[in-house]
Amino acid sequence: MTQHVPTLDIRRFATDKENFVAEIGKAYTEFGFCGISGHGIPDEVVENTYKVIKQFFALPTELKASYAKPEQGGARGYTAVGVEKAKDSNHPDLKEFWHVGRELDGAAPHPSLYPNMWPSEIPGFKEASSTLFTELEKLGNRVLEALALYLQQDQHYFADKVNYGNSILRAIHYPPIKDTTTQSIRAGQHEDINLITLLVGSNEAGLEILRRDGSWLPVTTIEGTIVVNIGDMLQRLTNHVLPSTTHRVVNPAGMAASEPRYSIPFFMHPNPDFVIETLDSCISEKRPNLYPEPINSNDYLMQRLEEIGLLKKAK
Ligand SMILES: O=C(O)CCC(=O)C(=O)O
Ligand SMILES: [Fe+2]
Repeated sequence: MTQHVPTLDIRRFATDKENFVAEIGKAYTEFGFCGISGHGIPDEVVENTYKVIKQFFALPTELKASYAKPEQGGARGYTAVGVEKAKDSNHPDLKEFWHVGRELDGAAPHPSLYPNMWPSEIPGFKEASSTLFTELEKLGNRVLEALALYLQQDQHYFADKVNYGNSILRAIHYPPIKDTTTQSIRAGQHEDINLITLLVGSNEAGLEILRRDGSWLPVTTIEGTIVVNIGDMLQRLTNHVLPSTTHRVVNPAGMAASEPRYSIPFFMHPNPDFVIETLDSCISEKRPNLYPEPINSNDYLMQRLEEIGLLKKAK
C-alpha cells in the first residue's frame, strides 16, 4: 500500500467533532503532517500574497539586502541566500526569504516581538501578507483546538498561550538551480522549531517527509489544501505524543531545476513567555517524561536560531 499524508476537512470539527479529533490525532501521531481542506481561506488571499512576494524577490540583490536585520536573527524582513542552514548541515540552504510578524497595536507585550518592516517598492505587500497572516492564525487556532481535545485538555487550552505568540509568516523563494553539482539542497532536512506550521499553496513538488523506516515520502496534496505539521515545541510539550517530523525540500531533477519555487509556511509560536512544561496527560509509565526541566519558549527559540545560523552565538 502506498502511504500518503492524510487530508482532513476541518469543517468536520464542527459537525463530527469526536471522530474528527480522533482522526487528526491519528494522522499526527503517525505522520506529524496532515493536509487540511475545507478551511475557507479564499484563493485570492493566497494569490495576492504570492503576487507581491514574487515582485519583491525580483528586486535587485542590494535593494533586498537593505531590508536585512541580522541583529534580530532575521525575525522580520529579508534573509539572503546562504544564511540559513539546517541544524546539522555544513551546506547552507538554497533559499531567500522574508519574515512577516504579528502586527501590534500599541506597545509590544514582549521585547522579542519586533515591529514589521515593509518593502516600500511593492505596493500592497503589507495588506496582502498581513491578511494571510490573520487567516492562517485563525486556522491554526482551530487546529490547536482539535489537538487540545486529542491531548485531553480543554478545547481552548492553547488560546491564552498563543494570543501574542511570536508567530512568523515566511515567504520563501528558492531560485533556479544554476550549479547542478551543488552539495546544498533547497531546504536541508530539519524539524520546525515552533508549535505547528501551516504551509500554504506550494504547488511545485519538492517537499518530503522522513518516515520511521528511513524512506522519504513526497508530500502531495490537491490544490487548496493547507499542509499543517507539528514543530519541536509541541513535540516537547506533548512528550513526543505528537512528533515533529523531519522534512526537507529537494532539488528538482532535469529541466525543472531551472524553475524557481515559492512557498509560504506560517510558523505558529507560543507567547514568548510561555513555559514549555510536559503535559501530565502525555506522561505515563510507558512514556516517562523526556523533559523534566521546563523551558521558557523564547529561550528555546534563541537557542534554536543560533543552531540554524540565523542568530550569532552570544559570547
Ligand atoms: O518550502 C517548503 O515546502 C517547506 C519549507 C520548510 O520546511 C521550512 O521553511 O521550514
Ligand atoms: Fe520546515
